[in-house]
Amino acid sequence: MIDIEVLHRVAATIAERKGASPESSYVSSLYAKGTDAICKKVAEEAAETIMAAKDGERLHIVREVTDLWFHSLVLLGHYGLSVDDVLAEFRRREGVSGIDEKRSRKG
Ligand SMILES: N=c1c2ncn([C@@H]3O[C@H](COP(=O)(O)OP(=O)(O)OP(=O)(O)O)[C@@H](O)[C@H]3O)c2ncn1[C@@H]1O[C@H](COP(=O)(O)O)[C@@H](O)[C@H]1O
Repeated sequence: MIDIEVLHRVAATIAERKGASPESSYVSSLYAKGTDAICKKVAEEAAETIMAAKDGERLHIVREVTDLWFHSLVLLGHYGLSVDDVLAEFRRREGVSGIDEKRSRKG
């Protein structure tokens, strides 16, 4: 299994890009464009993930999900949130059946 540390390293690089020049860094260029541009990229990558899933090509799916995760990391960074915030939420939900959780919301 590949270590999840790669997500932390990429997130750290993304955080460093806040002060960098938009001409030299894709992440900085997204930060410079702001919330709408970042959200648009997340939506685009989600749509591309769906199209890859419909193709059913494994490598295509992996590449599009990677693009989606990457742009989600940029979105988290934009709001000063971290990979650990998301991992903590996964941990909080661990073992809680989605069906039970949905039922509890309906009261
Ligand atoms: N993991 C990624 C990564 N994945 C995808 N991309 C870029 O995301 C961009 C958008 O992807 P698209 O498939 O939509 O490509 P596109 O159609 O050319 O993009 P647009 O013109 O629509 O923006 C492309 O330019 C990709 O190269 C990434 N850019 C950067 N990273 C990581 O972020 C770090 C910092 O990057 P920079 O800020 O560019 O230094 C890098 O060292 C990497 O670790």
